[in-house]
Amino acid sequence: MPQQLTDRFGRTVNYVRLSVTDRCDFRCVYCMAEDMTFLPRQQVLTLEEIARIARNFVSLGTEKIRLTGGEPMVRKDILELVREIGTYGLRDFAMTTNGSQLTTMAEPLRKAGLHRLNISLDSLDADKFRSITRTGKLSQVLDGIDAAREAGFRGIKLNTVVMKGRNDEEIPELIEFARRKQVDISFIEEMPLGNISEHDRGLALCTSDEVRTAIRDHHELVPATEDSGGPARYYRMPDSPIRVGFISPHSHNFCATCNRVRVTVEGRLLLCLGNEHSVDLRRVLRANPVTDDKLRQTIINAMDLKPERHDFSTNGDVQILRFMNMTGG
Ligand SMILES: Nc1nc2c(ncn2[C@@H]2O[C@H](COP(=O)(O)OP(=O)(O)OP(=O)(O)O)[C@@H](O)[C@H]2O)c(=O)[nH]1
Ligand SMILES: C[S@@+](CC[C@H](N)C(=O)[O-])C[C@H]1O[C@@H](n2cnc3c(N)ncnc32)[C@H](O)[C@@H]1O
Ligand code: SF4
Ligand code: SF4
Repeated sequence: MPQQLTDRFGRTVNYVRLSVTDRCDFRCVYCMAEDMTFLPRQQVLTLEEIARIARNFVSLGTEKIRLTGGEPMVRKDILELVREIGTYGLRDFAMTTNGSQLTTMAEPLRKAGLHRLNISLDSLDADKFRSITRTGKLSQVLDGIDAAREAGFRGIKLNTVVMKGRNDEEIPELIEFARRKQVDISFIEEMPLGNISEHDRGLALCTSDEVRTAIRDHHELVPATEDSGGPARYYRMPDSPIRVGFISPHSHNFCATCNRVRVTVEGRLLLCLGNEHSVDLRRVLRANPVTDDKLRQTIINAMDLKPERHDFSTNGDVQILRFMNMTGG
């Protein structure tokens, strides 16, 4: 039987999210502060180091890899990395992106072997989009979504973080947009990561149940039967092939079926998004001599540190000081 990673709670870990950069061309209010300090180059994993980590995870049963960041496309060697990981025979190879560079990058990414794209889109109003992303240009992202559709990805999903008073009124319109473009869409409950003030974050958490209520009068949704293998609970529309997902770490926590770990761009193997339990893979990678056996054994041992669930709270206390761009969501 091929090797598998399993944690203390009997969960199989076969999904790895690799953050390939902490940098980004946007400064979304729920993800970053206005002024951010990014990591110096020597602390960032090289392409070879990221690929080596990915390869060893695959030999330990990983079937799905997602590249994220920061914005993965601000990394200059991203296509080379995609091309390399694309040869590992993954069942699912995806990227989460803000879409700002897709007009030029969608086709090369698809040709390099990427299967699926998740594209963040919080508003269809150019001014609101700008105020949420601080630096983003809506038209660029909309063109990017079209370019991704033309490039022929196996799947495209939009991600919307819902914030009361900021974009919650646009929910039905965002679904209509997804339907027109024939792409899935997920609504995400905001998670309290990073030292972001309530003022910067905008307004309070909008729960998935509140989002469902906002949709009810506009669109009919029926629960989808298939298992997504991800955090979203999906619904289908009777008159459209698209799926509408809800990612609800607060109100419908999905930790019991957690199948994933993350590697930050500094090479920190993070066992849970909503906790600090981690192991330094970069130290192992940069030791002399480094062996794949040592790296794999470090990964296997790390599974014992995976916590049962996240430690997020909704009372405004920020417990996780690491910003979301370090983790990749
Ligand atoms: N709490 C928590 N949130 C997660 C987890 N995985 C993804 N998310 C959140 O879900 C949102 C969307 O994440 P994506 O990067 O699009 O990935 P995904 O939804 O797992 O992707 P699919 O492969 O399409 O299911 C982001 O805000 C993530 O932070 C997780 O394990 N725990
Ligand atoms: C950190 S971003 C990295 C990839 C890319 N830059 C993007 O925005 O898609 C990954 C996902 O995390 C989501 N995200 C960021 N901060 C979040 C927060 N505080 N709560 C919930 N989701 C968040 C983003 O909306 C995005 O869909
Ligand atoms: S959510 Fe993505 S696009 Fe927005 S600041 Fe964070 S990393 Fe950048
Ligand atoms: S919050 Fe942690 S335990 Fe829960 S699903 Fe996410 S990574 Fe897994």
